[in-house]
Amino acid sequence: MNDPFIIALDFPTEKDVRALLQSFPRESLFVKVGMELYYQEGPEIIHYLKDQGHRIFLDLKLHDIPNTVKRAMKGLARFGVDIVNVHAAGGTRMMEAALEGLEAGTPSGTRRPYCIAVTQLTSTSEQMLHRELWIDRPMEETVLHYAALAKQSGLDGVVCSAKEVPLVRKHCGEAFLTVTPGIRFADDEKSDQVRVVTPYEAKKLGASFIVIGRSITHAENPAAAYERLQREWKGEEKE
Ligand SMILES: O=c1ccn([C@@H]2O[C@H](COP(=O)(O)O)[C@@H](O)[C@H]2O)c(=O)[nH]1
Repeated sequence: MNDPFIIALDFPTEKDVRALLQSFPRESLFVKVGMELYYQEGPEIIHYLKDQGHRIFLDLKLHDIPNTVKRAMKGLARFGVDIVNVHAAGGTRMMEAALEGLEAGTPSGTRRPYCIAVTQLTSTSEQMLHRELWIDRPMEETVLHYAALAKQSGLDGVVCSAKEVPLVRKHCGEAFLTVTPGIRFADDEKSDQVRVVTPYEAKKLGASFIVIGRSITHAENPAAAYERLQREWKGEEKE
């Protein structure tokens, strides 16, 4: 998995997805299917994207009792996607169950999807962490604690802000994946994101993958925005 860019296909219909992908006619992309698209289009959208040769992060963020997560993951494993995820807040028993389900459901002769855990959503601020969620530790410490739980459970990596990547890599190792949403070009609106980083900063901080949605999908020219992303990542353009 060399390509570090994951495009969030946050659309309601396959028709919208087709319209966006027309901007990238010759490219095999790494795309993310989240709740909006999956809940409306179902497994068909996964089959469609796979048939088109795209790699897929199925971002459903499972968070339930261990038995339910295990059985759900067993089903999802059959889709042959590249990455699935859970909320680390579900705890180690739930994360271990997720892996058991994936291993049981992965067809023989194929590789099981990577399983990663959301530490703290990139829309969560330090203030919200303390005042709303009643977590009294600093954000970085909290993210690291959840990452350590994910690693201890045998997961392959985490979702976090690129800001926390150096700490996670230091404690969980270089091979532990860091998948980082909250990516914005310097001149973009943050919108609902809080712990935001530019593509160039994310590269410098060592993110394994960056997840980028609206900065590409809502751009006037998505292909041009994607080229800008590639240039910034290479350091040819810093803002
Ligand atoms: O902590 C998280 C976990 C997941 N996401 C998802 O990533 C994309 C980001 O989209 P943008 O338009 O670039 O903000 C979106 O699908 C989220 O559900 C996240 O942002 N933060």
